[in-house]
Amino acid sequence: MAHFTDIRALAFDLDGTLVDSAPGLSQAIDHALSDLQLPPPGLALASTWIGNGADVMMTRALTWALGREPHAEEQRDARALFDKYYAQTVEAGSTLFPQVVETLAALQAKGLPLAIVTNKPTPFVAPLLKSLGIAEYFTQIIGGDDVIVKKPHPAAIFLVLGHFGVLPGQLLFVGDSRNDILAAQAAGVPNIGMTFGYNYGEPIATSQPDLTLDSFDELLPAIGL
Ligand SMILES: O=C(O)COP(=O)(O)O
Ligand SMILES: [Mg+2]
Repeated sequence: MAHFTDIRALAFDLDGTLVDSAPGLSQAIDHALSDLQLPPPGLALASTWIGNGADVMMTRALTWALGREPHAEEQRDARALFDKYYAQTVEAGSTLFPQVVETLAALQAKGLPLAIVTNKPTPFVAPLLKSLGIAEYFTQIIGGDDVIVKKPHPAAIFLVLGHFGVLPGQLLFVGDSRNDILAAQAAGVPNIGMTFGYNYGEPIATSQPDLTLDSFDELLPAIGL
């Protein structure tokens, strides 16, 4: 059973946890692949490729479209096109999941420091948080380019522990994908898997988070706040 008895700080994954960002990501992938004379995969497929950062996402998209692994040059071109188009689709193509603002506000009001730990390319993170009106809640924001190794490696979670000065058992990590749960587990950090995210189209329960939740409504009661 989960031990959420001494939570003093929280870290949140972004895509699929706080933000339904798949529409904007999918539009950018479709534009990028169309420019390369490849078929656009659309939202349902693209949603299963989110979670390991933009390079891996574009590798998955190209592998699907080409029927083979992409060459380094194809990969580079596709990623550059993705970045160009995503700058145009990220804001309109992203919405907060229900009860996110209320939950962040309640946690902040209780004096708990909050962090973002995302594999999303760093340049997109702060503008997106700002456009969604939630930037002010976070005192630490770690994007995919801010660590040498992305989740599932726990490097970013260790940065949060150091920054907030809390022990592993005092941080709660909330995510939507296998990566998030693996990273938290590797750092010895209590974790919750939200069931409405992407997780490669698989149930998050498979990764055995300490707890799964279907809605942010349930988060504060679950940790006794
Ligand atoms: O950009 C991605 O692939 C995923 O980002 P996330 O770590 O916030 O889920
Ligand atoms: Mg995610």
